[in-house]
Amino acid sequence: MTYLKQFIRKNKKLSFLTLLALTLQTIGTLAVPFLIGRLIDVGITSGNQSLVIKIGGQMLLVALLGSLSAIWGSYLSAELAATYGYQVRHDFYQKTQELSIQDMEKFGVSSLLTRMMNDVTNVQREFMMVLQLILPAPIICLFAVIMTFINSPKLALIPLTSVVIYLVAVFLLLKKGLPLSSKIQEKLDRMMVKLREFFNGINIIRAFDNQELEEEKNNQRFSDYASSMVAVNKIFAFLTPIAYLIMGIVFALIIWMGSLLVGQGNLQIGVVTAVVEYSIQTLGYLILAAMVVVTLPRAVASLNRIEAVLTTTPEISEEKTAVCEANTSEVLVKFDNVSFAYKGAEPVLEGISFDILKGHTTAIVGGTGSGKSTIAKLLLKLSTINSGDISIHSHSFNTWSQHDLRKTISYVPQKAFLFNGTIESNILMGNPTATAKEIQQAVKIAQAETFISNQPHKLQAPVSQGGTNFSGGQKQRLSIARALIKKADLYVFDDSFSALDYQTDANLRRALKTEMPDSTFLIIAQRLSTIQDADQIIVLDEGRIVGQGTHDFLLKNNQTYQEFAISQGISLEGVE
Ligand SMILES: Nc1ncnc2c1ncn2[C@@H]1O[C@H](COP(=O)(O)OP(=O)(O)OP(=O)(O)O)[C@@H](O)[C@H]1O
Repeated sequence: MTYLKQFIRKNKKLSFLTLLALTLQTIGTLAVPFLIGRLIDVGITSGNQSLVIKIGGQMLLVALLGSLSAIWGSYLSAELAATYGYQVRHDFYQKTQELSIQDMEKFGVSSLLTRMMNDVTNVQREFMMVLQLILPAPIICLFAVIMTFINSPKLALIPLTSVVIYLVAVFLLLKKGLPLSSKIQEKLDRMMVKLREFFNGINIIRAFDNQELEEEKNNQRFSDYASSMVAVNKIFAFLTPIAYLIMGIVFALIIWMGSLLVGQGNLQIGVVTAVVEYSIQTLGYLILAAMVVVTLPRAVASLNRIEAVLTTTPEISEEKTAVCEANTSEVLVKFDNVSFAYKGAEPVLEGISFDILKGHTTAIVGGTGSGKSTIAKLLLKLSTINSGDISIHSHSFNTWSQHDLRKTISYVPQKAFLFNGTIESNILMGNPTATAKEIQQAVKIAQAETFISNQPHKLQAPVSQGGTNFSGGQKQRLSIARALIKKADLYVFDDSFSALDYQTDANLRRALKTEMPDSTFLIIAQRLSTIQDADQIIVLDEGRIVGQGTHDFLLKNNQTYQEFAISQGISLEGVE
């Protein structure tokens, strides 16, 4: 509820006006039966024509004002709900930018999507319904009962008893239905996880001819969700019939008792009419409120799920204590005895120390799972280290904000990813203000010139979601071009040349050297041919540095490196 309270405080004026409009609507609703009673008892009974016209006019005015307030109230509550939806999605988006890999994994991508879309829509819809249907209900009930008491304490007992009976019924049904309905969002989450996996892996499922097995798994989740919905709806299906039953009994009793009292001369006919009207309103609002109350647990569950993300304290501290600027030191990045473990797992990196010198190419090689990509992710401050320190431009990591840090680094991920749009829009993500010449230059270095010029629409060629209409090597080259167009102090390539053929790989490395001679590169690779020209090569084995030096030096002196070389067909003959 913390975020909701903050939102209301932030939108005080709109919240106040909405409440005002809804109060006016309520007053209008309550005034009509009162005037009907007066019209019958004071106007019609006395045969006073002008009084009838006057009260009729008052009724018309009250009804008109009530309707206008209702329209205004609906408009404002819709605006308030839409503003909530917009602001919460905006803050949600911002929050996900601050979260570490582990924070993100704690929620999961599917759950984050469901929270941002479905949960926000639930709360938004509930917001409107609570404002329009739940808030006025207790006021209307209270005033209707008071007005009925003023008119006839005896008759008032009938609607009062009916309200109590109805509320007890609602309470009992809610008690049974609440635990079930709050679980529905979790089931929706599980259904989304399975569906996402199904659509992402559809080619693999088809390749292994696993459609039936997957369909069965999906159907299980669908039916699990559906049966929960049916169970909840079955419970709450009783609410409306109970309300109508009570309403029927109340009318019959009021008219029966009212006729007796009128016959005895103890009550006027207008009062009976007013009491019937008040009872209709009371029960009518209670029926509507009960219908909304039924959806409340699900909305509260949604609200809690949204707030769980919004109130998460990011694992990565954003305490920026220094103005981090480039300096004259030769060292761009310093890893000083860094150790790191993913939450709840064994350490992935232990005692890592090395420097990345400005204008040099540093490479990291190592077997699968040795921790190479983790080093790149640490550099992007996507996780916090357990011990040691990383500094950039001689400023410790802790003093850099994520934003400033990411401005200094350009990154090509291991798995090339393209966004829906065009080739040009994807490249411009690296630098939205880049000129046509700069695009051309990046494309040229990334060895993407030929294949782009073979596209019918060249740079404007469409890219589908995830870049599925391009081959692995083409996606890698476009990801590289996107990274190169950014003006950065350090360019990190996380196994980004793996899908390139040997010739393209060699051409690209040559172009990097000749076209960007002063830039600093960190190249993570499995293929030794990709990194053999690097100024410094770091050899990783099970999260520890087991060798450091040039290709020739390592080939002569490092056993792990020699094993890599042999496994990749590089001859050790002649190496002493
Ligand atoms: N998000 C994560 N959560 C938990 N463990 C992880 C996570 N990412 C990687 N790991 C583990 O950390 C270790 C190092 O992974 P990393 O991706 O850094 O290796 P790598 O050297 O880049 O491997 P590869 O060459 O196969 O890409 C692996 O054992 C892996 O299982």
